[in-house]
Amino acid sequence: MPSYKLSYVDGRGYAEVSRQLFHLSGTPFEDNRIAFEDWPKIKETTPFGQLPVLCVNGKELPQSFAIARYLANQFGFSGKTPFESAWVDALGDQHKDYLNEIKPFLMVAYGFAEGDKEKMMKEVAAPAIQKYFTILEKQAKDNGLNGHFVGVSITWIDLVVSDHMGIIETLVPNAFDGFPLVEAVRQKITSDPKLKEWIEKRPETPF
Ligand SMILES: N[C@@H](CCC(=O)N[C@@H](CS)C(=O)NCC(=O)O)C(=O)O
Repeated sequence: MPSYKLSYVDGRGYAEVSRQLFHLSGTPFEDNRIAFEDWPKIKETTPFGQLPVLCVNGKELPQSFAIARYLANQFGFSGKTPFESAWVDALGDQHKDYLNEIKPFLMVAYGFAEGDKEKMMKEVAAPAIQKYFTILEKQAKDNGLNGHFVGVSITWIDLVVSDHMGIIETLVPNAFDGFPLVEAVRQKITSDPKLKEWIEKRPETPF
């Protein structure tokens, strides 16, 4: 088995889905959480100057979705056919478009930027959530109401959406009212015994 080291800060953020893929597949890995004060020394040594970075047998891979996709391919969480995998990728790309839209709100909500949080919630977060979750709600329905966005078993996009909901609901009251099918996917995913075990024991972090 290859040796895996996943480096990120001490948060869920861009690394949590990959951690979940390790836990779901029962694959040992080093969960390397870098302290904020150590980051400036390490930044220049990383491939793209950012975290997360996955190290596989000493070889580095940057970019969270490339890492998640690579692990999902290795462990069987990327879709059962090329077309399913392409749909998982399409939803992943849509998720990144949505993150770009909601990011100004997140920066203010977490105190990384100045701004009126309530105003940003109404004018930035709410429309971004409405647009993206409407797409997801339709996708959950079109996929047959089976608790997954693609196919009949867990794929990495189920994890991306479920973890993201857990973060947003701490910032936006009733964020997912009106999206019961997306909520049903989250309920199914987070009740998976291996994932449940990890969620219960993982370090507590705000995001
Ligand atoms: N597109 C990248 C974004 C990663 C990213 O923004 N990482 C942040 C931490 S959450 C980072 O490395 N920030 C430090 C820096 O840019 O110096 C990904 O998906 O991996």
